[in-house]
Amino acid sequence: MTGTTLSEASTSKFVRIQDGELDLNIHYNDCGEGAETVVMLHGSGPGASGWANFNRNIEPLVAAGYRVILMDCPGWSKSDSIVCTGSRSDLNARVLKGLVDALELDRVHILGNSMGGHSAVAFALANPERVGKLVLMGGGTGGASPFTPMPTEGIKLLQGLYREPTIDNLKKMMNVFVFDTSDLTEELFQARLDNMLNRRDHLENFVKSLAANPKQFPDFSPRLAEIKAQTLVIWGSNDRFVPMDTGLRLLAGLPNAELHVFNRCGHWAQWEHADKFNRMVLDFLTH
Ligand SMILES: O=C(O)/C=C/C(=O)/C=C/C=C(\O)C(=O)O
Repeated sequence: MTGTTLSEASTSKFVRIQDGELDLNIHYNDCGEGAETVVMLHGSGPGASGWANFNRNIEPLVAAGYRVILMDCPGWSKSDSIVCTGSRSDLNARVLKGLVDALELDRVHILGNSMGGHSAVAFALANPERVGKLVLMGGGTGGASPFTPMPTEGIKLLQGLYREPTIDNLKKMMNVFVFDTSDLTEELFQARLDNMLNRRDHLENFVKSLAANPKQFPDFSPRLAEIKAQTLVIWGSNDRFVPMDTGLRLLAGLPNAELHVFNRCGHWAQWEHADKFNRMVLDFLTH
């Protein structure tokens, strides 16, 4: 695939994951070729997917010689839907384990956005020998903030959008995703709305999951010291979804972590500051 233009359709694949009670058809995009693989895990917003979250980050990593796998978590995009009554971070981690086993990947680097960061940490705790380096962006653990009332305004808007999936509610949520809203085009809103409305089962199951267990993302703080992987934590100082002090908590708990904070940046650092984000990630993975 290297040397050709990557598209969602040309990289789209499915795998059946069976693990205990799980039997799920999981969608992923498989981009590029390389001895080292970076798995990217998306966030939990309605209509999110690996491709939607990371479309500004795939090509530079593929061009640098990495294989990039975008896994759509159960309940998002073209993956099967599910009601999650326990820890969604651990559910995603178990599904990721099934995927890396199916692809016969001994060890992967994981780049997680928000829920994807929580899930990357859950995976690293359960499968330390399968993890190379971690990049945690706007996520890595649930848990309360000592400074910001929770749920945050962003999470309230996200949950409101799941309950009432309208274009107005989508715009309200996306306007607090980012610091600078001038890049949010009607085309982007429409694509995200289409993603959401294509899978009303995902929207309904997310609402049912929250009703069954409002704390879908457990607090991993007491266990962070177990993770020895080198970790790059990245945050936006204007993140209105997962507050920046969560990044400080990760820095304090993870023995081999460093933290970069982008100023004038919301919850989508990988998109708002894509060029610098990509350079930092490549430098971190290489050295
Ligand atoms: O509640 C949490 O801790 C996690 C929230 C998210 O995962 C929100 C993510 C939103 C996105 O980045 C998205 O693209 O939907």
